[in-house]
Amino acid sequence: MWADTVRTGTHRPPGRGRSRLNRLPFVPGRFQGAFDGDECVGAFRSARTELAVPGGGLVAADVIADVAVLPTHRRRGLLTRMMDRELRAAAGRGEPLALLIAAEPTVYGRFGFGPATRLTGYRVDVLRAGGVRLPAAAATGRLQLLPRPRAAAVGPGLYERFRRGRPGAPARPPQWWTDDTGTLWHPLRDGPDPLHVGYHDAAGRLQGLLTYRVDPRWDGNLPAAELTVLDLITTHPDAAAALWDYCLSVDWVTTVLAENLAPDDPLPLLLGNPRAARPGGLDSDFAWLRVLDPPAALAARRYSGPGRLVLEVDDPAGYAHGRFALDSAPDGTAHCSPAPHESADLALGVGALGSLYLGEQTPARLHAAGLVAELRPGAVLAAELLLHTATRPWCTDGV
Ligand SMILES: CC(=O)SCCNC(=O)CCNC(=O)[C@H](O)C(C)(C)COP(=O)(O)OP(=O)(O)OC[C@H]1O[C@@H](n2cnc3c(N)ncnc32)[C@H](O)[C@@H]1OP(=O)(O)O
Repeated sequence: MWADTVRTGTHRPPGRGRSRLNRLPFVPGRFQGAFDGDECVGAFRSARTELAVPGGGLVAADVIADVAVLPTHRRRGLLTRMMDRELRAAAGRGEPLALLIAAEPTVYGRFGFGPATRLTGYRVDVLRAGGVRLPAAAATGRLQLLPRPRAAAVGPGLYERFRRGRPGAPARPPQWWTDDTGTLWHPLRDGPDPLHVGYHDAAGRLQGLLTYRVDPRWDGNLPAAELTVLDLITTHPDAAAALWDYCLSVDWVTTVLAENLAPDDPLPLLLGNPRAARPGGLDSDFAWLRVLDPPAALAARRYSGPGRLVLEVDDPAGYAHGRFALDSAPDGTAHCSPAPHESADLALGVGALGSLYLGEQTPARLHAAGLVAELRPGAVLAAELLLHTATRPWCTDGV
């Protein structure tokens, strides 16, 4: 009944989407249903993940997914009640962050979430791309097609290494590699089985894993196949170059489509003709983040160097409300603690803190948008330098 409510509320057609919901492992305390008599009219689910944050640390986060209220029962406060309950429970469990993929951007700001990651996509015209610039070292590695069980065996270790360098990457539970349970965006769903290609460097270490499908289209008697990149995880630039080169070299393929890439993915810069990589896919905000415990969250990430910043956070729900002093050391590690008696450098809402936390937004940009107030002259620039991250966050999966 619960799964049917999610399905009806989110307009999902019957079929694999339904079976995914029906196969979700039940975790007590993580599923909510709203009932009108014996009818389930609202559904809400959460799970725990460990989210990668700047500097390579992992922070416990409450992932909220499969939220739906039936069209007959909307705008009566059911989501509000389920969300309030969930955030209270997450704070009680000691999870410093909550995370969700917002279907609509107008709904979740009121609950303290801010857009915190983006994804981007490209559609590459292979015939105009001029090939991929391959570093000499990339050619010393080895590409190998991997049967699915092998990809499922080596993928988790690679992904764990990868996400230490990619803020915003959630944990992938073991079943991610073997079936499509528990995640909205999954390479194994909707279509024939994909192929997997591993890239091993000269020392034999796995540095990249590509998952893709080819749709063998024809333009009359000319091949016009489209290769869709479903998942591309790399831990070294050579692996990325080698696997993009592979995609653009598969016979019959004239278009390569990659819809879920990090916003700073270097793909266009690898091509002889960068304009051959046109926008493809969503190019949108993706994961939204809510900070529940600022001292724990802010101390868990790294900073660009030594510094001190006092933040005045406005959180009407109370979890993150207050003034917090962040002190970072030369190695980028930090302490953060409540500082009610110190004068603040910046004032911001809890949603803006969520947007800053992983490095997707910058203090200067939020200041320009009126979402961060500068209370001490120069504090925006100081925060800009302190919070700078070399890598933009990317939430790889639809959690
Ligand atoms: C994390 C995820 O799972 S994302 C997927 C979420 N699910 C969907 O989008 C499926 C289709 N929509 C729905 O099921 C429902 O409309 C929901 C879950 C979005 C909202 O549920 P409701 O019970 O109607 O929300 P609720 O009554 O608590 O509304 C809370 C507030 O949000 C506002 N709100 C709710 N939905 C929307 C919306 N789609 N757009 C704009 N505002 C909205 C309400 O107007 C209300 O504002 P107010 O407090 O100023 O009066």
